[in-house]
Amino acid sequence: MKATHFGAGNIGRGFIGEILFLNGFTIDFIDINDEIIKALTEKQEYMIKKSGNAEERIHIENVTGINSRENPEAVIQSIAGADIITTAIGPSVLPLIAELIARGIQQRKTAKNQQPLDIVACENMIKGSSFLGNEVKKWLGKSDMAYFNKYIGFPNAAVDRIVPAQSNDDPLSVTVEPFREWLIDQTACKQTSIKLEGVEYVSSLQPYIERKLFSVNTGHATVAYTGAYYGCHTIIEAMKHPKVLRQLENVLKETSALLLEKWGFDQEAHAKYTSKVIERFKNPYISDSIARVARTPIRKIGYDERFIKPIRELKSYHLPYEHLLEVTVYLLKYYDESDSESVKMNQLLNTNELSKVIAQFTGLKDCELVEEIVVSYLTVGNH
Ligand SMILES: NC(=O)c1ccc[n+]([C@@H]2O[C@H](COP(=O)([O-])OP(=O)(O)OC[C@H]3O[C@@H](n4cnc5c(N)ncnc54)[C@H](O)[C@@H]3O)[C@@H](O)[C@H]2O)c1
Ligand SMILES: O=P(O)(O)OC[C@@H](O)[C@@H](O)[C@H](O)[C@H](O)CO
Repeated sequence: MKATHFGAGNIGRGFIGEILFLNGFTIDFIDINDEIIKALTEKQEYMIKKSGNAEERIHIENVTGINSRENPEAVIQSIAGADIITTAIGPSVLPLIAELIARGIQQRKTAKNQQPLDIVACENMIKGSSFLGNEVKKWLGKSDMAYFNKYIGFPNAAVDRIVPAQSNDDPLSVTVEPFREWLIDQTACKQTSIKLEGVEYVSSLQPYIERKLFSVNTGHATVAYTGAYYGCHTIIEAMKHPKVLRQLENVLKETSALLLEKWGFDQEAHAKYTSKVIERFKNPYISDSIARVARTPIRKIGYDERFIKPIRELKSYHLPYEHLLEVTVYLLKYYDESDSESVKMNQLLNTNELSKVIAQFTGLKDCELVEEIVVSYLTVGNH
């Protein structure tokens, strides 16, 4: 069995690679980072270190790398022979790999390959695989569509494991937290004979992806932006700051109220879920930077993302969202000169009418809500 995986970065090597390897797949990692690709091609193996109260090492083998910029034909061949395709490259990069995937699908069609193929986007994004599917379609012709619709699935997924930026001497080895959760929408799978051990197949993904995004990721981003506001540089440092911890607890109370109201999660089970999230952020054995968790703030303030979606839904349920609103302002005040989105956000905020820029970033048509953010922005001081 062979997997083609796009994105040999932190979660790609540190989680998706683990599950695919443990299920007996050989893996072609596709990336544009030459150092990683060269190392994968030469070594064909790497180490995952799970760091928690106990330490566990997993030796991953049967892997190789392909640089998609230098060798697109090899990527197309890999897709043509793959039993599963996965991605972990970041939502904004998905459109950039769509053409290669489309060409791989056309190759399968030309070869009369009748094996169904699922393409699973493992990104922090609602309906990431569906989005990728629509991008791939743009590169296909009318004559490809019958084959595409019959054999190619884009099941949505939610993946959860904290994998910080790595600073090991070996560019391939990766330190991860022990916790892992990977859910796939089984109703959209075309290849029903593949059931990955370590993956939970669910018949309705939306409640779970929202639970993950609005607990783990809203919470994580809360720690990062509030922590940055109070001068912290790492997640651990921020978690030790009483104001950051209180902010996290308050934000999780708000998103929990939404998740319970909207999806009917069991209150007790959900409280356990959020306590576990807080405990994971306190893991002293992994070192995560605020810069990584706060990265790409324009994406994170988007309409369907971790702050604006819960805020607008809480508003529609007449439930409180003041702490989410406050963190949204910390996000807007966040600045990292090495993050191009942060630089752009800062530039636009300083040179344009505030309400227009906020409406543009958030996609909000609700002028009242935009105004609330503006007022809060002007009220919260620069720290
Ligand atoms: N790290 C985590 O804790 C974590 C957990 C769950 C989900 N995610 C999600 O997984 C995705 C990847 O996150 P990450 O932390 O692994 O990021 P990362 O930066 O470590 O990895 C992304 C990889 O994609 C590669 N890439 C960029 N453009 C490419 C292209 N055009 N073609 C092929 N490869 C390309 C990069 O070189 C990099 O190796 C994001 O959507 C993130 O939200 C991350
Ligand atoms: O990957 P992002 O930029 O969407 O979010 C940063 C972190 O919150 C995220 O990577 C978490 O570590 C991960 O989602 C945990 O499962």
